[in-house]
Amino acid sequence: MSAKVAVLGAGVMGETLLSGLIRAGRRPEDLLITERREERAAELRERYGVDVVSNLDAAKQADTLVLVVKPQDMPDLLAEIAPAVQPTQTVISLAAGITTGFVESRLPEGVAVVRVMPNTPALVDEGMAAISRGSHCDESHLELAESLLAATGRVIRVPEKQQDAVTAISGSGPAYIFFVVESMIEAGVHMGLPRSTATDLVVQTVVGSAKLLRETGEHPTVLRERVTSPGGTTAAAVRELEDHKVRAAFLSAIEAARNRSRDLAAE
Ligand SMILES: NC(=O)C1=CN([C@@H]2O[C@H](COP(=O)(O)OP(=O)(O)OC[C@H]3O[C@@H](n4cnc5c(N)ncnc54)[C@H](OP(=O)(O)O)[C@@H]3O)[C@@H](O)[C@H]2O)C=CC1
Ligand SMILES: O=C(O)[C@@H]1CCC=N1
Repeated sequence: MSAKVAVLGAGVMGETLLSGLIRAGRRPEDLLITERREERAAELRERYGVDVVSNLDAAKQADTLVLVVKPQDMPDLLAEIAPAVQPTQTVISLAAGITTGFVESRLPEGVAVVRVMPNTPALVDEGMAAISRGSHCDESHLELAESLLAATGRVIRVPEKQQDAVTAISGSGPAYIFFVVESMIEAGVHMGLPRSTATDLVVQTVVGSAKLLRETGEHPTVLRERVTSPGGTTAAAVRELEDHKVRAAFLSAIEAARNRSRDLAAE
């Protein structure tokens, strides 16, 4: 029998991971989920054919517990499952800002805890996840976390002290890209393009630019310079971006996300 994985908290990220595991061929009978709203539980049961159980039952039955509740809900969740958790189980936390030490201190001594920062492009198997070991982890626990996250995209290992910055870059990162996309579409509409035309133009431009970055491995500055004809349209636009301090705004925004991640465990 395959090892059982329980996803505790099936909101946006929990469902993203669950759907990815199923797409990657994991059998619904090897998965469990927990969800406190009955209506949502029924929806997930129907959509994925996976058993929805209580947190305590998930902790009793699964070999791997993946914690995907909000950071603010983590203390209550850990208090609920602690009586059932055994050192033979692996606990994987996806919560922003929650350290492995925070989780370890609320569970029985010796439990292996892995901290993961995923992102929502995992829904289309283009996720970026960074994983860090807790103090009771060995190679097998990291490999287990990697195998779960690799179902939905790329996985890298980082020292835990980098996780708040990772959260600010790749965890929250899709939101910054969508913000840019929204702004570009609005600009197109402002200039008289039909919204659907503006959307097609922007989405394909973002996908194409991302592929160009990934497939050429060129520095973004080089790629930007190739678009920027002397005295042309791009130069005029980039000058406006610099005048409006967009680069500085990104730095401040991403530092704010990093600082927020640091603060979350204290709430
Ligand atoms: N969204 C994202 O892009 C990313 C999120 N994360 C992390 O993932 C975690 C979840 O975020 P996200 O999915 O966005 O948030 P959601 O609010 O969508 O999901 C959290 C889910 O957990 C449920 N829940 C809360 N407490 C319990 C409990 N005690 N037992 C069972 N279920 C519970 C909530 O139910 P209810 O609706 O009833 O409150 C909700 O369905 C966070 O820690 C976040 O930091 C990490 C990377 C990216
Ligand atoms: O906004 C958040 O707190 C979560 C963590 C990273 C992305 N979403």
